[in-house]
Amino acid sequence: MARKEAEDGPADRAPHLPWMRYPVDIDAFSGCPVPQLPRLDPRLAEAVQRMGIKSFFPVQEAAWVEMIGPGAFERDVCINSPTGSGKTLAYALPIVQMLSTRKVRYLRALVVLPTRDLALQVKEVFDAIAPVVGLSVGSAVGQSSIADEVSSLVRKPKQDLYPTIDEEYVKMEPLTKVDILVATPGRLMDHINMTNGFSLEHLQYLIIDETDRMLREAYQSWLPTVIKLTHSIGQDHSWHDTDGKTLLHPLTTIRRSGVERGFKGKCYPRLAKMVLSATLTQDPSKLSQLELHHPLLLNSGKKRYRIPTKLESYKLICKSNLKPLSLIVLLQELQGHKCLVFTSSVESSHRLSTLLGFFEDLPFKFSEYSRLQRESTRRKTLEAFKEGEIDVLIGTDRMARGIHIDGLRYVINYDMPPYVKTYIHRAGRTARAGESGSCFTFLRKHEVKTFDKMLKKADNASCSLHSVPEESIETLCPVFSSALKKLEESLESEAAKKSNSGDKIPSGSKRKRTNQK
Ligand SMILES: Nc1ncnc2c1ncn2[C@@H]1O[C@H](COP(=O)(O)OP(=O)(O)OP(=O)(O)O)[C@@H](O)[C@H]1O
Repeated sequence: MARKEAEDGPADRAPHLPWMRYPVDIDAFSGCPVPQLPRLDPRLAEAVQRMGIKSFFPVQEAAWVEMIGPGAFERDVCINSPTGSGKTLAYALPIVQMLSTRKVRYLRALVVLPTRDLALQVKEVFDAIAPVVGLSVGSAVGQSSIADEVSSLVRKPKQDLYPTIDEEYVKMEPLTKVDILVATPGRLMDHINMTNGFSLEHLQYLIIDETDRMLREAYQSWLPTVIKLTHSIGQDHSWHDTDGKTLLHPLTTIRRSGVERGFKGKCYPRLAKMVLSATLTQDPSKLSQLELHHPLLLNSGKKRYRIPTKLESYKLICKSNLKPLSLIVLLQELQGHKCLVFTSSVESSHRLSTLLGFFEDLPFKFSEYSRLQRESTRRKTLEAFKEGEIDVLIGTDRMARGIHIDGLRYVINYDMPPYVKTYIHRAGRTARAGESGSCFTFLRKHEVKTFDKMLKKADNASCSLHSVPEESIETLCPVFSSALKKLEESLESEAAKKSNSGDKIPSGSKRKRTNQK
């Protein structure tokens, strides 16, 4: 329990950092119809409407006011707002509008996210709005080979083509092909370290989505590296004419002319930052890594965490040996809707999906989704789930962050989430964008108290008891014993194959796991 407190922090204690104690209340905004958002570029308004959006959500209006409205992005912005509340557009729209008047193409906005799936999802949002104002969006996520990625991000310097060209000109020549880059930390570092012409010198905006997760892992020190590369200490923005008179370099971007306080009178262009999460950390030591400039917190609700308004939470109490059967009965009950099942580990997901595979005639299609699978397998599985070809996806917390799947009605915690944050992100895959959804959590008797206490840390987290009919469980019992036997045999044979081949990927994950009912 002490560890849990360390991870989550006491829910109701006032934050240590004074600026976190006086947030802007996102709930004070009601959201507004697209045409009424002040100063929104008409081309962007049209693009947003083409996305099917009629009104902006409160978090989007609040962020707009701070970035484009009177706030003018003078302070770095931190957003703590529930899952599915529309945080992506809350940053994408102002960033695109702010860059829409740029004259020369430089990499000016960087969005960093923890996983490739999430980054590609965010890129889709930028792709829907940025081109209408002439901006180009790139991704550095490792979806394609590094060579393909490099050629999509930077041009070859003209000097490579015309060796006699003036060196001064070459230095000034912008090589980037993109204005906005959506990246995962690993690939970002690859480009920083190895890609000729890839530069963060002109970066004006840094967006860190899923911030608490991003700060938990160092990811090859990407954050200090980015901050260091964008500080202009020692960087000479000036040019000198033949008489030695100082001129401004004609192609230098003045990022933001704000002078950072406490910088001993030196003025350097400020990199404006925005950080977001549904469970934003309040830990000063973690937040200090961001070097935020007079940060302003935009927060939803009174408590530190909030569960989406239309999410219903249920708990199912059952003995561990009957858990697979209760799950099958529950899935039969929920049949006809997409459902995500979360387990505590990849091994547990693999075990569960293998076991379900030995039950014949299940009335739903299911599949495993695990980081141990090949990337291509995972992508196909997720696509099939999105398309409705698979009803149930079984996986781990890798699926819990940020992923949006249209029409996902149900989330099941097959294993109890260890922290309230984990619950929020798992459950938050449903009840998104104002839709309804339910989250079921399987508990053993002794876990109930801990679970109830954990949920109390979040706003709007009442949880009812749900039970599945015992007769339905009993009818499955005869198949269960033979399925368990087959499971043990299957796992043993996989382990034997693995030790023979020294293969780290379980052979089961290479097989097609989808039952073809
Ligand atoms: N103004 C809007 N009107 C209708 N739908 C919207 C609006 N803004 C965003 N959406 C939709 O809401 C869904 C959730 O948005 P988004 O993924 O940005 O949420 P989020 O707050 O980032 O969630 P998470 O914390 O889980 O990452 C998306 O499908 C998006 O298209």
